[in-house]
Amino acid sequence: MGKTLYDKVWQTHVLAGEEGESQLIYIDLHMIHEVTSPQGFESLRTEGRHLRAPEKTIATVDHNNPTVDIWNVEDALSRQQIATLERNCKDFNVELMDYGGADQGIVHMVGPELGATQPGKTIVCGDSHTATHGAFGAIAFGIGSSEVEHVFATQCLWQKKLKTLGVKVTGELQKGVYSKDIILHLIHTYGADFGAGYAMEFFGDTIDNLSMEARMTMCNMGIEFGSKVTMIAPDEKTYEYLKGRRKAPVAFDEAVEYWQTLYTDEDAEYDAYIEIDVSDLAPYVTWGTTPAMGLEFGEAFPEASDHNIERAYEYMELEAGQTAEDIPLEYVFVGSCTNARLEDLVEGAKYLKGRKVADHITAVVVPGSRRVKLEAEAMGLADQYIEAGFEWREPGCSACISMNGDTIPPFMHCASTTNRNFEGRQGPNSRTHLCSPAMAVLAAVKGKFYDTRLDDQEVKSHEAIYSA
Ligand SMILES: CC(C)[C@H](C(=O)O)[C@@H](O)C(=O)O
Ligand code: SF4
Repeated sequence: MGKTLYDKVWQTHVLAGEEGESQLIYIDLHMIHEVTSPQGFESLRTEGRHLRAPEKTIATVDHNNPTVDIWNVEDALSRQQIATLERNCKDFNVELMDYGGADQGIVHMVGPELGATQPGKTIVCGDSHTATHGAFGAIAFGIGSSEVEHVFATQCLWQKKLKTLGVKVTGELQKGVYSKDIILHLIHTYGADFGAGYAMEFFGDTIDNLSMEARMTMCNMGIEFGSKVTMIAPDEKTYEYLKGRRKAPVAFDEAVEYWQTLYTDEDAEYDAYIEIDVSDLAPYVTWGTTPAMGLEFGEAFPEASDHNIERAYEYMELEAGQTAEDIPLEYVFVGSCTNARLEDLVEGAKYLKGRKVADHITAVVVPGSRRVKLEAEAMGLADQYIEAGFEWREPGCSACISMNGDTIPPFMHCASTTNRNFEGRQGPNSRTHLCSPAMAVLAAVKGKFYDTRLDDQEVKSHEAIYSA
């Protein structure tokens, strides 16, 4: 019987142990940030140990840095975590992306941008959204602090092989519908735990047609579907993306030859399998307090049939029967490792069309990395956002997690391009509505959620009138 992509990558990394039990696997890349690495470093220090493979470890500050003035870190704990990472990287010989430098950004942006994220690798990070890197055909997953220490000391990890879940996605997306909508749709349809215990693989013509950025958005949210590992087989787009990047393989053509073997064989079988057609998929907006509490645009919010829904309505101050258009938006946040890549900002800007942010809306763009920020500035994108009335910030996790001074004010409804809408996620009593960057930007200029598909049609018919 053939092998799945996950089987193939797993197999080449097993050092010890029997299948069905915990196995020791080799880790090719360990990404670290300031929040979950201090404990591991401290233990090494106490035990007088070194890092087993400092050259396979890369570090960046992302969660704690402010985005208005990165040099003015007001919060004492944030200052301490940043300083601690700097000291640890120095002491243990780990490459830290310069604070404020071109390579700094959210950890899940930095790996791909450097070309350190590669097909066939095993990649870990003390961060739950590590499967983002799986978009390149890597086995990438989040680990806990004690595991961070284990990888520091040994460059290996004991893990039980997961079952596999194949997710075939077919059909052409309508204009105004994005990969964010696909993943929100999957989570809504099958539930936030559906992927638990599985390594999930996305494939199908829709996935083939997605850019690397759009694929990363889907893998990023795999964990919100329950899957610790999410993968997409590498293809020409993957190689093209990686070519020429600083940490891409020197013998690039040879690497590509190997990468070309990384796909699920025709006769391989997944332990579980689902198939969706997205041709008629509408854009998504979440109304509740889990990523599963979302709906296609225009659909009425459900009856409060259980305690969770009741509680969500109470927290969000919304009710059954309303639609996304009824949400009293006051804030728009474009940012995070889910949707703050260059393509996201380009796509969002298409909806600005010379319009202004509505008077009652505060709108902020936080690029996911400094590279994205610089590129967007060079392209004139930043000016478009600023002229429309958006704030244009320094890169970082920002209000995705609100550990850094950036919060959504209490009780405000925020259209957010992030991945989590839990109670208080973006600040105490903040109300998060997950959506695509296009949806968020359009909401900013319209003053409320508006169907991204219709906006295009409106403009098209407008153009038709004037060109007639
Ligand atoms: C702070 C960090 C450990 C956390 C994670 O694990 O994902 C954060 O990045 C998040 O998105 O909630
Ligand atoms: S941007 Fe948000 S989801 Fe991504 S790593 Fe930072 S806090 Fe976590």
